[in-house]
Amino acid sequence: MSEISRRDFLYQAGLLASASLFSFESQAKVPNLQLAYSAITWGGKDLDAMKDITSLGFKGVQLRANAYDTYKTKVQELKEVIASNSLSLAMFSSGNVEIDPAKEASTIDYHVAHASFVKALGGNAIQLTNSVRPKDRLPTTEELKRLAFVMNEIGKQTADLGVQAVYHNHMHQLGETPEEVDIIVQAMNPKYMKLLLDVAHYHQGGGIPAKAVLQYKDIIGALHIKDVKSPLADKPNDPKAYKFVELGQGNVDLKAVFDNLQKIKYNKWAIVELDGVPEKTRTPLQSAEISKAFLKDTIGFKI
Ligand SMILES: O=C1C[C@@H](O)[C@H](O)[C@@H](O)C1=O
Repeated sequence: MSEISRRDFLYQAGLLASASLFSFESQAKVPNLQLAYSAITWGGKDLDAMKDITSLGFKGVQLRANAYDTYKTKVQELKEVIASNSLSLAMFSSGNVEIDPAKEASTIDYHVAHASFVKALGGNAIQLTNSVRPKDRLPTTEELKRLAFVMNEIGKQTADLGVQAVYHNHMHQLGETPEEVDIIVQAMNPKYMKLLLDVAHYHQGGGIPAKAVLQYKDIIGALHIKDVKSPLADKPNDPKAYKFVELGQGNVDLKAVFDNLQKIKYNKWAIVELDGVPEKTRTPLQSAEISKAFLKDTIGFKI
Protein backbone atom coordinates (compact mmCIF):
# COMPACT_ATOMS: atom_id res chain seq x y z
CA MET A 1 0.00 0.00 0.00
CA SER A 2 1.46 3.43 -0.97
CA GLU A 3 1.95 6.01 1.81
CA ILE A 4 -0.97 8.11 0.47
CA SER A 5 -3.45 5.24 0.23
CA ARG A 6 -2.28 3.99 3.63
CA ARG A 7 -2.97 7.45 5.14
CA ASP A 8 -6.30 7.56 3.32
CA PHE A 9 -7.18 4.09 4.64
CA LEU A 10 -6.30 5.11 8.23
CA TYR A 11 -8.33 8.34 7.86
CA GLN A 12 -11.41 6.48 6.58
CA ALA A 13 -11.03 3.84 9.31
CA GLY A 14 -10.82 6.64 11.91
CA LEU A 15 -13.99 8.23 10.56
CA LEU A 16 -15.81 4.92 10.71
CA ALA A 17 -14.63 4.31 14.27
CA SER A 18 -15.76 7.73 15.45
CA ALA A 19 -19.09 7.31 13.62
CA SER A 20 -19.84 4.10 15.47
CA LEU A 21 -18.64 5.63 18.75
CA PHE A 22 -20.98 8.57 18.13
CA SER A 23 -24.03 6.39 17.55
CA PHE A 24 -23.16 4.29 20.61
CA GLU A 25 -22.83 7.44 22.72
CA SER A 26 -26.08 8.90 21.52
CA GLN A 27 -27.98 5.70 22.29
CA ALA A 28 -26.73 5.95 25.83
CA LYS A 29 -27.39 9.68 25.83
CA VAL A 30 -29.90 10.05 28.64
CA PRO A 31 -30.12 6.42 29.79
CA ASN A 32 -32.55 6.91 32.65
CA LEU A 33 -34.97 9.25 30.90
CA GLN A 34 -38.38 7.62 30.47
CA LEU A 35 -40.27 8.28 27.24
CA ALA A 36 -44.04 8.69 27.22
CA TYR A 37 -46.51 10.01 24.68
CA SER A 38 -49.55 12.19 25.21
CA ALA A 39 -53.05 11.02 24.19
CA ILE A 40 -54.10 14.58 23.27
CA THR A 41 -53.47 13.99 19.54
CA TRP A 42 -56.25 11.38 19.43
CA GLY A 43 -58.82 14.01 20.48
CA GLY A 44 -60.44 12.05 23.33
CA LYS A 45 -60.15 8.56 21.80
CA ASP A 46 -57.97 7.41 24.69
CA LEU A 47 -58.31 3.67 24.02
CA ASP A 48 -57.06 4.07 20.43
CA ALA A 49 -54.33 6.37 21.71
CA MET A 50 -53.03 3.85 24.23
CA LYS A 51 -53.06 1.03 21.65
CA ASP A 52 -51.03 3.14 19.20
CA ILE A 53 -48.66 4.53 21.84
CA THR A 54 -47.87 1.00 23.05
CA SER A 55 -47.36 -0.25 19.51
CA LEU A 56 -44.67 2.41 19.06
CA GLY A 57 -42.78 1.29 22.15
CA PHE A 58 -43.40 4.24 24.49
CA LYS A 59 -43.61 3.30 28.16
CA GLY A 60 -46.04 5.88 29.45
CA VAL A 61 -49.11 7.87 28.50
CA GLN A 62 -50.45 11.31 29.46
CA LEU A 63 -54.24 11.37 29.78
CA ARG A 64 -56.46 14.45 30.03
CA ALA A 65 -59.35 15.50 32.23
CA ASN A 66 -61.86 13.97 29.77
CA ALA A 67 -60.73 10.57 31.12
CA TYR A 68 -61.89 11.65 34.59
CA ASP A 69 -65.37 12.44 33.27
CA THR A 70 -65.63 9.06 31.56
CA TYR A 71 -63.94 6.83 34.14
CA LYS A 72 -64.37 8.44 37.58
CA THR A 73 -67.01 5.86 38.45
CA LYS A 74 -65.14 2.97 36.81
CA VAL A 75 -61.52 3.60 37.72
CA GLN A 76 -60.61 -0.10 37.78
CA GLU A 77 -61.68 -0.45 34.15
CA LEU A 78 -59.29 2.30 33.02
CA LYS A 79 -56.52 0.97 35.26
CA GLU A 80 -56.83 -2.40 33.55
CA VAL A 81 -56.69 -0.82 30.08
CA ILE A 82 -53.53 1.09 31.00
CA ALA A 83 -51.97 -2.09 32.40
CA SER A 84 -53.06 -4.26 29.45
CA ASN A 85 -51.18 -1.84 27.19
CA SER A 86 -48.08 -2.17 29.42
CA LEU A 87 -48.16 1.58 30.01
CA SER A 88 -47.72 3.76 33.09
CA LEU A 89 -49.77 6.87 33.64
CA ALA A 90 -46.90 9.34 33.28
CA MET A 91 -48.98 12.51 33.67
CA PHE A 92 -52.57 13.67 33.96
CA SER A 93 -53.69 17.06 32.61
CA SER A 94 -55.64 18.30 35.60
CA GLY A 95 -56.65 21.60 34.01
CA ASN A 96 -56.79 25.20 35.06
CA VAL A 97 -55.97 26.85 38.37
CA GLU A 98 -58.02 29.86 39.43
CA ILE A 99 -56.31 32.77 41.20
CA ASP A 100 -59.47 34.58 42.32
CA PRO A 101 -59.53 34.21 46.15
CA ALA A 102 -63.28 33.49 45.95
CA LYS A 103 -62.51 30.40 43.85
CA GLU A 104 -59.49 29.17 45.81
CA ALA A 105 -61.24 26.43 47.80
CA SER A 106 -63.09 25.04 44.76
CA THR A 107 -59.99 25.06 42.55
CA ILE A 108 -58.04 23.15 45.23
CA ASP A 109 -60.85 20.59 45.62
CA TYR A 110 -61.06 20.14 41.84
CA HIS A 111 -57.37 19.24 41.54
CA VAL A 112 -57.32 17.12 44.68
CA ALA A 113 -60.20 15.04 43.21
CA HIS A 114 -58.08 14.51 40.08
CA ALA A 115 -55.09 13.55 42.21
CA SER A 116 -57.14 10.82 43.97
CA PHE A 117 -58.22 9.51 40.56
CA VAL A 118 -54.59 9.48 39.36
CA LYS A 119 -53.45 7.68 42.50
CA ALA A 120 -56.13 5.03 42.01
CA LEU A 121 -54.87 4.55 38.45
CA GLY A 122 -51.32 3.96 39.68
CA GLY A 123 -50.06 7.39 38.58
CA ASN A 124 -48.29 9.98 40.69
CA ALA A 125 -48.36 13.34 38.89
CA ILE A 126 -50.87 15.97 37.79
CA GLN A 127 -50.22 18.94 35.52
CA LEU A 128 -51.60 22.41 36.28
CA THR A 129 -52.34 25.04 33.64
CA ASN A 130 -54.38 28.27 33.88
CA SER A 131 -56.70 30.40 31.81
CA VAL A 132 -56.39 33.63 33.76
CA ARG A 133 -53.98 35.66 31.63
CA PRO A 134 -55.42 39.17 31.20
CA LYS A 135 -56.53 39.76 27.59
CA ASP A 136 -55.71 43.47 27.43
CA ARG A 137 -52.46 43.87 29.38
CA LEU A 138 -49.42 42.05 30.69
CA PRO A 139 -49.87 40.13 33.93
CA THR A 140 -48.55 41.78 37.07
CA THR A 141 -45.90 40.22 39.30
CA GLU A 142 -48.59 39.87 41.99
CA GLU A 143 -50.80 37.82 39.66
CA LEU A 144 -47.89 35.55 38.71
CA LYS A 145 -46.98 35.06 42.38
CA ARG A 146 -50.62 34.50 43.29
CA LEU A 147 -50.75 31.62 40.78
CA ALA A 148 -47.69 30.10 42.45
CA PHE A 149 -49.30 30.55 45.87
CA VAL A 150 -52.50 28.72 44.86
CA MET A 151 -50.48 25.98 43.15
CA ASN A 152 -48.41 25.56 46.32
CA GLU A 153 -51.65 24.96 48.24
CA ILE A 154 -52.79 22.40 45.65
CA GLY A 155 -49.37 20.72 45.68
CA LYS A 156 -49.39 20.52 49.48
CA GLN A 157 -52.69 18.63 49.46
CA THR A 158 -51.88 16.34 46.53
CA ALA A 159 -48.53 15.48 48.17
CA ASP A 160 -50.53 13.99 51.04
CA LEU A 161 -51.97 11.55 48.48
CA GLY A 162 -48.53 10.80 47.04
CA VAL A 163 -49.19 12.83 43.90
CA GLN A 164 -46.77 15.47 42.62
CA ALA A 165 -48.34 18.61 41.14
CA VAL A 166 -46.39 20.28 38.32
CA TYR A 167 -46.80 23.72 36.79
CA HIS A 168 -46.99 23.65 32.96
CA ASN A 169 -45.68 26.82 31.22
CA HIS A 170 -48.04 27.71 28.37
CA MET A 171 -48.65 30.31 25.68
CA HIS A 172 -51.57 32.71 26.39
CA GLN A 173 -51.49 31.80 30.08
CA LEU A 174 -49.72 33.16 33.14
CA GLY A 175 -46.17 32.07 32.37
CA GLU A 176 -45.93 32.75 28.64
CA THR A 177 -42.49 34.43 28.53
CA PRO A 178 -39.29 33.17 30.21
CA GLU A 179 -39.42 36.17 32.57
CA GLU A 180 -42.96 35.32 33.67
CA VAL A 181 -42.08 31.64 34.04
CA ASP A 182 -39.16 32.59 36.25
CA ILE A 183 -41.30 34.73 38.58
CA ILE A 184 -43.75 31.84 38.97
CA VAL A 185 -41.06 29.20 39.45
CA GLN A 186 -39.18 31.30 42.03
CA ALA A 187 -42.43 31.67 44.00
CA MET A 188 -43.19 27.94 43.88
CA ASN A 189 -42.42 25.92 47.00
CA PRO A 190 -40.12 23.16 45.69
CA LYS A 191 -41.34 20.90 48.47
CA TYR A 192 -44.81 20.82 46.90
CA MET A 193 -44.54 22.06 43.33
CA LYS A 194 -42.32 21.12 40.38
CA LEU A 195 -42.06 22.47 36.85
CA LEU A 196 -43.28 20.65 33.76
CA LEU A 197 -41.08 22.36 31.19
CA ASP A 198 -42.90 22.38 27.86
CA VAL A 199 -40.06 23.05 25.44
CA ALA A 200 -42.28 24.18 22.54
CA HIS A 201 -44.39 26.61 24.57
CA TYR A 202 -41.18 27.93 26.16
CA HIS A 203 -39.56 28.43 22.75
CA GLN A 204 -42.67 30.13 21.35
CA GLY A 205 -42.78 32.39 24.42
CA GLY A 206 -39.31 33.67 23.54
CA GLY A 207 -37.17 31.36 25.69
CA ILE A 208 -34.31 28.98 24.95
CA PRO A 209 -35.48 25.57 26.19
CA ALA A 210 -32.00 24.03 26.40
CA LYS A 211 -30.96 26.88 28.70
CA ALA A 212 -34.08 26.35 30.82
CA VAL A 213 -33.16 22.68 31.27
CA LEU A 214 -29.95 23.76 33.04
CA GLN A 215 -31.52 26.72 34.83
CA TYR A 216 -34.38 24.67 36.31
CA LYS A 217 -32.62 21.31 36.65
CA ASP A 218 -33.50 20.99 40.34
CA ILE A 219 -37.18 21.76 39.96
CA ILE A 220 -38.08 20.06 36.68
CA GLY A 221 -40.54 17.28 37.47
CA ALA A 222 -41.45 16.34 33.90
CA LEU A 223 -40.98 17.50 30.32
CA HIS A 224 -43.15 17.98 27.30
CA ILE A 225 -40.95 17.21 24.32
CA LYS A 226 -42.61 18.90 21.36
CA ASP A 227 -41.90 21.06 18.37
CA VAL A 228 -43.47 24.23 17.01
CA LYS A 229 -43.29 26.01 13.69
CA SER A 230 -43.48 29.79 13.28
CA PRO A 231 -44.01 31.85 11.19
CA LEU A 232 -46.40 29.96 8.92
CA ALA A 233 -46.33 30.05 5.12
CA ASP A 234 -50.15 30.21 4.97
CA LYS A 235 -50.27 33.20 7.38
CA PRO A 236 -47.68 35.60 5.90
CA ASN A 237 -49.22 38.65 7.61
CA ASP A 238 -49.02 37.20 11.10
CA PRO A 239 -45.37 36.72 12.12
CA LYS A 240 -46.47 35.37 15.51
CA ALA A 241 -48.71 32.63 14.07
CA TYR A 242 -47.55 29.17 15.11
CA LYS A 243 -48.55 25.55 15.01
CA PHE A 244 -47.34 22.46 16.82
CA VAL A 245 -45.67 19.94 14.55
CA GLU A 246 -44.00 16.54 14.81
CA LEU A 247 -40.53 16.44 16.40
CA GLY A 248 -37.86 17.72 14.03
CA GLN A 249 -40.36 19.56 11.80
CA GLY A 250 -40.28 22.90 13.63
CA ASN A 251 -37.96 25.47 15.20
CA VAL A 252 -37.19 24.00 18.63
CA ASP A 253 -33.52 23.04 19.01
CA LEU A 254 -34.33 19.60 20.38
CA LYS A 255 -30.79 18.35 19.96
CA ALA A 256 -29.56 21.06 22.33
CA VAL A 257 -32.37 20.14 24.75
CA PHE A 258 -31.26 16.48 24.80
CA ASP A 259 -27.58 17.50 25.11
CA ASN A 260 -28.44 19.39 28.29
CA LEU A 261 -30.71 16.62 29.58
CA GLN A 262 -27.64 14.42 29.24
CA LYS A 263 -25.60 16.97 31.24
CA ILE A 264 -28.10 16.99 34.13
CA LYS A 265 -28.53 13.19 33.95
CA TYR A 266 -32.30 13.61 33.58
CA ASN A 267 -34.13 10.54 34.87
CA LYS A 268 -37.83 11.41 34.82
CA TRP A 269 -40.63 11.35 32.27
CA ALA A 270 -40.17 13.10 28.95
CA ILE A 271 -43.62 13.12 27.34
CA VAL A 272 -43.75 13.59 23.59
CA GLU A 273 -46.75 15.70 22.74
CA LEU A 274 -48.52 16.97 19.64
CA ASP A 275 -51.73 18.90 20.25
CA GLY A 276 -53.31 17.80 16.96
CA VAL A 277 -52.20 16.36 13.62
CA PRO A 278 -50.73 19.29 11.67
CA GLU A 279 -51.70 17.81 8.28
CA LYS A 280 -55.28 16.62 7.82
CA THR A 281 -54.07 13.73 5.67
CA ARG A 282 -52.19 12.19 8.62
CA THR A 283 -53.47 10.05 11.46
CA PRO A 284 -52.25 10.59 15.04
CA LEU A 285 -50.32 7.31 14.69
CA GLN A 286 -48.56 8.51 11.54
CA SER A 287 -47.58 11.77 13.25
CA ALA A 288 -46.28 9.79 16.23
CA GLU A 289 -44.22 7.62 13.86
CA ILE A 290 -42.56 10.76 12.47
CA SER A 291 -41.64 11.91 15.99
CA LYS A 292 -40.41 8.47 16.93
CA ALA A 293 -38.19 8.37 13.83
CA PHE A 294 -36.70 11.73 14.88
CA LEU A 295 -35.97 10.44 18.38
CA LYS A 296 -34.29 7.34 16.94
CA ASP A 297 -32.44 8.75 13.97
CA THR A 298 -31.48 12.23 15.17
CA ILE A 299 -31.31 11.89 18.94
CA GLY A 300 -30.24 8.25 19.04
CA PHE A 301 -32.91 6.67 21.23
CA LYS A 302 -33.63 3.00 21.12
CA ILE A 303 -37.40 2.84 21.46
O1 LIG B 1 -53.03 20.16 28.42
C1 LIG B 1 -52.46 20.66 27.46
C2 LIG B 1 -53.23 21.47 26.50
C3 LIG B 1 -52.49 22.00 25.31
O2 LIG B 1 -53.01 23.25 25.04
C4 LIG B 1 -51.03 22.14 25.51
O3 LIG B 1 -50.36 22.51 24.32
C5 LIG B 1 -50.39 20.98 26.13
O4 LIG B 1 -49.03 21.21 26.38
C6 LIG B 1 -51.08 20.44 27.30
O5 LIG B 1 -50.44 19.76 28.09
